[in-house]
Amino acid sequence: MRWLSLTDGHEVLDDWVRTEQAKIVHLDTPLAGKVASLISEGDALRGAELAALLQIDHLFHKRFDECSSGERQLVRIAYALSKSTEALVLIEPFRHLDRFRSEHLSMLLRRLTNLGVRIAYTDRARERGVADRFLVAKTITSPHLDVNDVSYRHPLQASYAVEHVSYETRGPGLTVCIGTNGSGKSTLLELIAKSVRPLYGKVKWSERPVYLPADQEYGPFPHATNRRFAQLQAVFASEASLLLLDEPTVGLTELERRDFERALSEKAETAHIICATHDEQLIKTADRIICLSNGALVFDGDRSEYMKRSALWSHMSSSS
Ligand SMILES: Nc1ncnc2c1ncn2[C@@H]1O[C@H](COP(=O)(O)OP(=O)(O)OP(=O)(O)O)[C@@H](O)[C@H]1O
Repeated sequence: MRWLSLTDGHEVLDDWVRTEQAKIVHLDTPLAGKVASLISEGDALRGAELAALLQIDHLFHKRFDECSSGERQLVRIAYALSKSTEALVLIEPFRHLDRFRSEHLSMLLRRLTNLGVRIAYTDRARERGVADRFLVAKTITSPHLDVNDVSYRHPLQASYAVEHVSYETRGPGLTVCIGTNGSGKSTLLELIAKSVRPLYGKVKWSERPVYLPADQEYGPFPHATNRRFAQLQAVFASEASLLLLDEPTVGLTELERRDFERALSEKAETAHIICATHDEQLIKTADRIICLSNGALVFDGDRSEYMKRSALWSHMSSSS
């Protein structure tokens, strides 16, 4: 399994594709239909094994467009891998995945490599990139948010994506919202942004928040990244007192991420920011952590308390 750096532009990738006669898998095409039919379209047994390894068998009854960002990514990967090929390049396969799904994907790709499939992948998070600076505007108004016992079920779904969640703030700071793929993070941000109305409960804020949804556009090449960078720049330039950012660091290079963290901390001195993320580095900069599991809030407290209580987090940070 080989990581293809994009520092030298398309050349390295093109060379590898040519010499290995590899198929490029972009993972950005929207798929249509039921997850079960997509994954078993080719060899049904292979599809079932891939789904088990990627932990997506519980999505079989869903349509592709009813999945969360990470769930879609996993379905796309399973769909691509279910069509046997001898050599392939996966474009940004680890985006949107929680830590456990990422580990499973690495394991699966290693297994396929051992079986003789030649696999390469791109990963912008591993690229150094160029240092661009975000400009941060100060917020003057003070944030005021009350999320009171909200519950939401997506149309035609049997279970709640967010259930009995409350969250309150009266001051600036950075809250990082974590939880595995499908745990309800994006839905909670949509509820706070009032993009969707809760079935039960209420959201109140004093000033309309700035809401940046998760980026569904892919591709390792510069145009897509500049777009994300520009969106983040607009967020930092805003004077809103409440900012809702869904997976803001997806697709950023190392240097862009570093400056993003600096800008985030600076902005959090005057505004209240809620970031939904799988990016463990952001946990380190958070004042407050909230953790969702199956739509329920299972933790809400400050970072030091989270680090004390989360055996998994301490294990991960000591091993990294
Ligand atoms: N448009 C939709 N229609 C039906 N169900 C949906 C829809 N969007 C999300 N869901 C479901 O709601 C649940 C929560 O999804 P949500 O996108 O909030 O999770 P998430 O924590 O943001 O996941 P990820 O980390 O993958 O982005 C999941 O079970 C998901 O399958």
